[in-house]
Amino acid sequence: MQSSKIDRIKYLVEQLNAASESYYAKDREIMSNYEYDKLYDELVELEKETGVTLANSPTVNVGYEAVDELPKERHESPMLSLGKTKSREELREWLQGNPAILSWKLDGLTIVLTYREGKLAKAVTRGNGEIGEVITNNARTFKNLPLNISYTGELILRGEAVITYSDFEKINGEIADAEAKYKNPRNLCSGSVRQLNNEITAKRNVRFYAFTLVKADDVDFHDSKEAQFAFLQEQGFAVVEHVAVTEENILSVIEDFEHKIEHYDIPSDGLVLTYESISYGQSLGRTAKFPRDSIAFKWADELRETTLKEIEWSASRTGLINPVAIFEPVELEGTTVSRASVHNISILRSLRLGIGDHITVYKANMIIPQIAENLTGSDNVEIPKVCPVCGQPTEIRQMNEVQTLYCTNEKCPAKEIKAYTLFVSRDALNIDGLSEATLEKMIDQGFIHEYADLFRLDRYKEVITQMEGFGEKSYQNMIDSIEAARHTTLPRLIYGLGIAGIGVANAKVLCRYFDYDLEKMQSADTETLSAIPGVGEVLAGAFTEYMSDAENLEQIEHLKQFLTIETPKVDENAQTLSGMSFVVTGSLNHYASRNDLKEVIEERGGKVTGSVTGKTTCLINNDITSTSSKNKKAKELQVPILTEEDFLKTYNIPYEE
Ligand SMILES: NC(=O)c1ccc[n+]([C@@H]2O[C@H](COP(=O)([O-])OP(=O)(O)OC[C@H]3O[C@@H](n4cnc5c(N)ncnc54)[C@H](O)[C@@H]3O)[C@@H](O)[C@H]2O)c1
Ligand SMILES: [Zn+2]
Repeated sequence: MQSSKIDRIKYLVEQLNAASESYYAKDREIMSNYEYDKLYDELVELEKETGVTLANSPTVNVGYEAVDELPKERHESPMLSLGKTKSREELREWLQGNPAILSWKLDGLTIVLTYREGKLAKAVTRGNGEIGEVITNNARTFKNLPLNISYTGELILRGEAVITYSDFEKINGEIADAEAKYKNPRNLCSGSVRQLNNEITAKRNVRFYAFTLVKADDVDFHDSKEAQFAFLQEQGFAVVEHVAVTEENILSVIEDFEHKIEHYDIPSDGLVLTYESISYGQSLGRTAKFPRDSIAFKWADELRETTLKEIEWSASRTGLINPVAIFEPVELEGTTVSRASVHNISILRSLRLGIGDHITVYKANMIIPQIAENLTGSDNVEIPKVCPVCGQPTEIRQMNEVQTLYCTNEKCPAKEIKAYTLFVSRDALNIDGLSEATLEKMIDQGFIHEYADLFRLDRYKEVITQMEGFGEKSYQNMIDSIEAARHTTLPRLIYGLGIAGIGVANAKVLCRYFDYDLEKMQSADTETLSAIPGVGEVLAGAFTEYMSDAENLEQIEHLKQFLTIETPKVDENAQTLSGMSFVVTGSLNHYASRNDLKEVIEERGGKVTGSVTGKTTCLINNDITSTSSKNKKAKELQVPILTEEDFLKTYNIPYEE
């Protein structure tokens, strides 16, 4: 009995370590977090029962050893993982009457920063907890990191590098090579931070949120974690959003976080509770893997059992064909869900999916529907030998441990449809009323062979108005929208062409560099292009290749007959707020943090200060009836108090409703 348990232990250690290597070192996943945690818990139980813990067991090791070419460095003090619970009650009991701080557990890549003489001296990843990778130059490109601070002693702090969900959508959409696409913001962030070339990091909008101050020897924090946060903020760091809690209010604060997570743009995978008293926390010491001053809370996944109806194979512009599970609809965290991405062939196989199987589903981090377990495991899903869109042969490609399915047809219409979808999308030509499904129908009918055909759709008025889902009115709306799109800008056009790697940001950079002169741009050589800051060789290569293809050039020529390309008159970052001074307080809806809004104001020449004075232009606070000291002061001095939205409207700052 004991020996079979030891065999199981060995097996689990091997499986979990292989998963961790993919997860941490290769930014890819070969099993779901749910499955990982389940196997992990089984291992913990077996180790307890048998009294055997292998040296390489994940229960006593953190992360995974760095494997790539970045330089390594040993941490001064080991970086640990965190003990975890899913029970709110346990979290409350853990306080033992002590005050504490509850914050988001951010889901990115943990980094330690060292500042000396007021300058960023070093940035190192967590790595395996003892040895991390040195990524100082990459950290310098983080969007919100202060490179100079006023404190001149040695400051060491830890925090999480993250990419917001909205940036993730944008950036991942711009990665042309399907194999290089990322599954979630955590993977993208890890891949972006651990680059050899910081030009790439710079484009990924990585942000840093501090959560622990390790060292600032000559500052007296009065034994308070909260005071450390305040100090870090004064130095210009964004700190993780946190709330002071006691036994009395912790359950309701958890609920507040629970409501907020639905719309929170910063990825998180739970909460972290830390004692407010620094000395008390330290007095508790640590286990091999966990410090005792903090504990992590994972959202208990609301699991639902349902039946797998089919696997839909979803083809994309890049040739990738991904499995999507379609199941009997179930109610999860307040919404009805009926589909979940299975991500790739490896995960499909490890779940042993079969049509009619009983599966359990949940929302990972309360957001993304996922399959937790397959209770039947009939393993009868066939991997299509041909592309669902074009019928040409598919092929399974293997990268690291992950297998993915591709359409081999260069001219696959899936690629074509997606190309048009990009062309009409909001940041490109911005044509409403042309959904992917509509485009597909029109391509099927032979109305669209090239981009310019979109502007000639009125030739088919008769047929289109007869099409299912189309009436006179929706036809007219579409035509109006097409007409409006003829007035456009060069960055929109360049982005809309879908050149590998040229996203919204790069398109703008290129256009600005060439003074919005399309011809100049088209005749630029790779050398000139790659010398443009932020462009680099790969993009330069893709661009010149695209522009040297006769068919592409012809498409652009035809398009030009329909377009009026305007040169942007106003600089997007015109200094419209110069000379103005703002105070921001309370929580925000359109920005992840007050610091983000501060950046936007500063980009436009405005100032953000900490207190309301007679010079303050306005106080921005979503709770305008609040009786906080800032609100009182503003009323006293007759400084207007605006909600975030009123502020954005008043000062013409674009935002999404
Ligand atoms: N899918 C897979 O194959 C796979 C493989 C390995 C690990 N995992 C996942 O990773 C988890 C273990 O991960 P881990 O050990 O990297 O981290 P963890 O989940 O133990 O989290 C602890 C870390 O979170 C960071 N953190 C973020 N916000 C923080 C805050 N506000 N305060 C303090 N610390 C904060 C710190 O670096 C801390 O060390 C597993 O439970 C599993 O879900 C998945
Ligand atoms: Zn195909």
